[in-house]
Amino acid sequence: MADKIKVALNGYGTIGKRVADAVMRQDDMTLVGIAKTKPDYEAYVAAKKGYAIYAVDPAKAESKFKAAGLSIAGSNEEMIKKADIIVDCAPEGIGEENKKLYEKLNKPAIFQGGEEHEVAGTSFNAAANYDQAIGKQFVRVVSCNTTGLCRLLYALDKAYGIKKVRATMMRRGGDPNDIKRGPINAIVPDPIHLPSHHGPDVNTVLPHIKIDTVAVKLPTTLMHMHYVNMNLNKTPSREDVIATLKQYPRIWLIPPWLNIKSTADVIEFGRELGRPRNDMMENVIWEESVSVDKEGELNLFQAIHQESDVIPENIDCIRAMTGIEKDGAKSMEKTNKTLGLGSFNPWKLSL
Ligand SMILES: NC(=O)C1=CN([C@@H]2O[C@H](COP(=O)(O)OP(=O)(O)OC[C@H]3O[C@@H](n4cnc5c(N)ncnc54)[C@H](OP(=O)(O)O)[C@@H]3O)[C@@H](O)[C@H]2O)C=CC1
Ligand SMILES: O=C(OP(=O)(O)O)[C@H](O)COP(=O)(O)O
Repeated sequence: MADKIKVALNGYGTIGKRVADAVMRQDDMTLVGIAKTKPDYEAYVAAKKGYAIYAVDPAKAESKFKAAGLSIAGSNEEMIKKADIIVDCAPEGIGEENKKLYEKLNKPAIFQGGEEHEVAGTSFNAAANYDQAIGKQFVRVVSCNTTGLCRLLYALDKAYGIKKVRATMMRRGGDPNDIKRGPINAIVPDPIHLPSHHGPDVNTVLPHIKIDTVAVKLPTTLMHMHYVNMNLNKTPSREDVIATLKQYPRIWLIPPWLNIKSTADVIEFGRELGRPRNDMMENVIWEESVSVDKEGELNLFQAIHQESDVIPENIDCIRAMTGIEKDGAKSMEKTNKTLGLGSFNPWKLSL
């Protein structure tokens, strides 16, 4: 096998720590290290896992890491120099700042969905446009909700052609550890001015899809929920649609007998399956919710685990940008296998 791709994680929070663990599971990648601004429990776990820790601003951070008993391997600039590719998982907007460093050091980098499309110039979803990332210096993996939409819309458009999509994103207020976020006791139209960013973001990956999106924020931390309505060019039966979606390992169709009634049950199912951090990286569609009328109008509910659905997409994006795998289907197959993702068959899931 060719040399392993050296990956650096600039930012090691909700997304960064999951990408780092996923990189460690790939036989064609190695982890150079992770970068943070400060020591905390996430840095402690990184150190326990044997990940090299680099400091974002060593002049400020070095003494803090030292006082915590955590040794740092150098600055994040030194980490970046050692890497073949950087996955930027810094907070929203900071990726754009960090781009200057990647340009200065002439390194390729992946940005996350908190950055604007223009920061990278190419936006990515593995099933939908793997080829467009091949050889690029900068690519953005679209946001968690947009990833969930792209997976679904790509599959249905390919099978039946989509005339028009209307989707409502019921967004979690914050991640489980995010104590400063809300709402606590409200439903917030976010944004009030339509559309939400998700429709235009879908179009950065699937430009020909006609789509309107709205979003509200809710007092929950576990998952997002989508209500998706669309008009198809063909009029498949609901059984056809279910069979089509079941071909995609990153889309799960949950049968009624599992008695999964809410996002809370989905996450509890992840715990029962022994998923690391109870991550549910697949779109979770309620089979019962799938309906198609005689005019080809389709409706369904899907739940999206915001903390983890973009992780396999980041791994595929690394392969595409570095060109170590030019066949998107092969990359996805490898990523799915290493991360334990597969078409939903409850009797084949490992515990
Ligand atoms: N959370 C989610 O649900 C999702 C987030 N995204 C996107 O992923 C990106 C990261 O979000 P998330 O993981 O939630 O963010 P977090 O706040 O959880 O983590 C951010 C990480 O970046 C580090 N950091 C802070 N400043 C810098 C810097 N200047 N350079 C490098 N690293 C820095 C932080 O270190 P320290 O803690 O030491 O300060 C922390 O490790 C955003 O673009 C977000 O929009 C996409 C999909 C879902
Ligand atoms: O990518 C996400 O959501 P999004 O697809 O609604 O932008 C993540 O859940 C981060 O959202 P946040 O901007 O509420 O932290």
